[in-house]
Amino acid sequence: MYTSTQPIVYSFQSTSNLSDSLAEYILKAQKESIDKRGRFTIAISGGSLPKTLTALIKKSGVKHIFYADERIVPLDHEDSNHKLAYDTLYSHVPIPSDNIHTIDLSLQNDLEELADAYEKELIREFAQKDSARFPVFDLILLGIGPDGHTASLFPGHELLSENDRWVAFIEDSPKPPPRRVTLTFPVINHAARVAFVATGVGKAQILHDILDTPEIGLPAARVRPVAPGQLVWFVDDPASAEVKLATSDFKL
Ligand SMILES: O=C1O[C@H](COP(=O)(O)O)[C@@H](O)[C@H](O)[C@H]1O
Repeated sequence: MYTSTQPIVYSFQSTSNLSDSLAEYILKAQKESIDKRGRFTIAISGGSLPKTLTALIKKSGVKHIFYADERIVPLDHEDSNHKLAYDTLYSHVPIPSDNIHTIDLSLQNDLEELADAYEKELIREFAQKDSARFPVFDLILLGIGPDGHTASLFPGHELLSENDRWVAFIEDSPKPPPRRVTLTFPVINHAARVAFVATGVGKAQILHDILDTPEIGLPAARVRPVAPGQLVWFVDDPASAEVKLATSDFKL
């Protein structure tokens, strides 16, 4: 069983304040990782999250980007998490394309093979430096859906109990598109830092359920990094309106 880490919740008046502080947080994590081991490896989500990364455009580029989850659609399709990140971030900052680790869509007819190939990509990034059972991302950025899902880990789905694979596939996602790949909980929970981002009043009720009643076991509430991993929430005031758990002032 994992040692749980209590989340730190930062709530901001505006999404632009949130975005600026998130950029500072990411760049500090990047500096610390590069100082320590010469590399920074991050996984990002899709949905509304990439829009909150725009403050990074003014700063230096981030390195080695994987996806916390990806939808099985062409990389230039409106539903692609890669396209969302490309449009909002990569098209504005110099990031070498070799550092952006997309899924291999030539394998899209066999999702098991596609997930295996993405897992091998992770093994290439992590295994030489780290013989641990699971990779240790320097930072994983997650969003939440109004049903409490995170990455492509949905409430009540069998993938919630996947304890072995690093990357899993799903062909019956309740949220379209149905075919996806996702990092699994053991990978997410071994990250050095996990930061959730949630904005807007539409996330208020589910944020309350996740943070104030984690025992319900919604997917996002199962994210509890193994010590000394850090769990941080970047939310705006409309999203945190129903949350009883104390929020903190943002500081690096
Ligand atoms: O389908 C997905 O949904 C979640 C949440 O998306 P949001 O638009 O409500 O922020 C997202 O984090 C995940 O990456 C995505 O594939």
